[in-house]
Amino acid sequence: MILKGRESCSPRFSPYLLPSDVPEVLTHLKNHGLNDLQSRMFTVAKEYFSLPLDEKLLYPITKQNEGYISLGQEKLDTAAKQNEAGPKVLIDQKECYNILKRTTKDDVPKILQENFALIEEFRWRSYSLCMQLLKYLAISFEIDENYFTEKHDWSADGGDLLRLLHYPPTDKTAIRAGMHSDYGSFTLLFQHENEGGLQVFDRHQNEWYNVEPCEDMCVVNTGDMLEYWTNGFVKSTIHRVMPLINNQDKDRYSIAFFSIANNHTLLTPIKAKFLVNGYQIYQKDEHAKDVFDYENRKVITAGEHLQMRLNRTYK
Ligand SMILES: O=C(O)CCC(=O)C(=O)O
Ligand SMILES: [Fe+2]
Repeated sequence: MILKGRESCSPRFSPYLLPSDVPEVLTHLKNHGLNDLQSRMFTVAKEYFSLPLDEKLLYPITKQNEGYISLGQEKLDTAAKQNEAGPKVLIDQKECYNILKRTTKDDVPKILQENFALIEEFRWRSYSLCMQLLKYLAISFEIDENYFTEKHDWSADGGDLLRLLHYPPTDKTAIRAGMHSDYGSFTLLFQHENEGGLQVFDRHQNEWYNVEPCEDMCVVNTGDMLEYWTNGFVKSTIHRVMPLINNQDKDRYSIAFFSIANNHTLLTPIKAKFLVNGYQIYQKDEHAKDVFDYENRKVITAGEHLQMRLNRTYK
């Protein structure tokens, strides 16, 4: 089920697509089996975000990356600078609630507590779907099919994250979520019909394109960890959320699940035959130089990488 850029497809990886040129691996995933849970999750998220701000602030974001992130607290595009032509407000115009894999019913606000069985199921099913994708990816690279999934052990320490997002009405002087790549391996993005704004950077055409939201499909992004493991062969998806003319004055909701490798996992490249033939030299990408500009990249663990990215993101 890996296809390039704009194409959508059925949920199957094709190993034959991998050895060709895969600039970024973004695709829509259909028949993922989460549709019903997804719409119930959106109802809960809307109810949660409609709470008064002081109630939401009772569960502020922690060092472990759990809890409420208020409007203006996160700046995903850490390199963004103001310029004449661009948006004037560079801090993300969004609020989020982060739920970790360790988060229990006792850790969350009442409205989430009341729906925790649903949240737990959604979190687990999203994780399982990512594990399936990681298996397909390993098979595509002709390495042990459990190679990646073993690095995502649910019972080990790690940053896997379910995130509820709300973008309040804004205008074109602001950005909703700045340009960034995700920090983990695969990300699943669940979106609402008619609530567009997600854009992906096409490195070949050097342009942004809109990812149309389809309620029965989720968007799959590749994250930094896959870029490290494949030595830059699979690129992490550079994306952002912009106010669009037809919806900037409306609320936008989305839900993301980030699969993230266990803290102790080293991000050293895999030994796959495709990578030996021509991909052993990692090329830093122009649009990701802030993201990948780390010294001693090869000894970084997933936990260190995550912490570094989080430190840069929060104001
Ligand atoms: O809201 C979206 O569609 C994207 C959110 C996102 O990219 C993120 O939280 O990392
Ligand atoms: Fe993202």
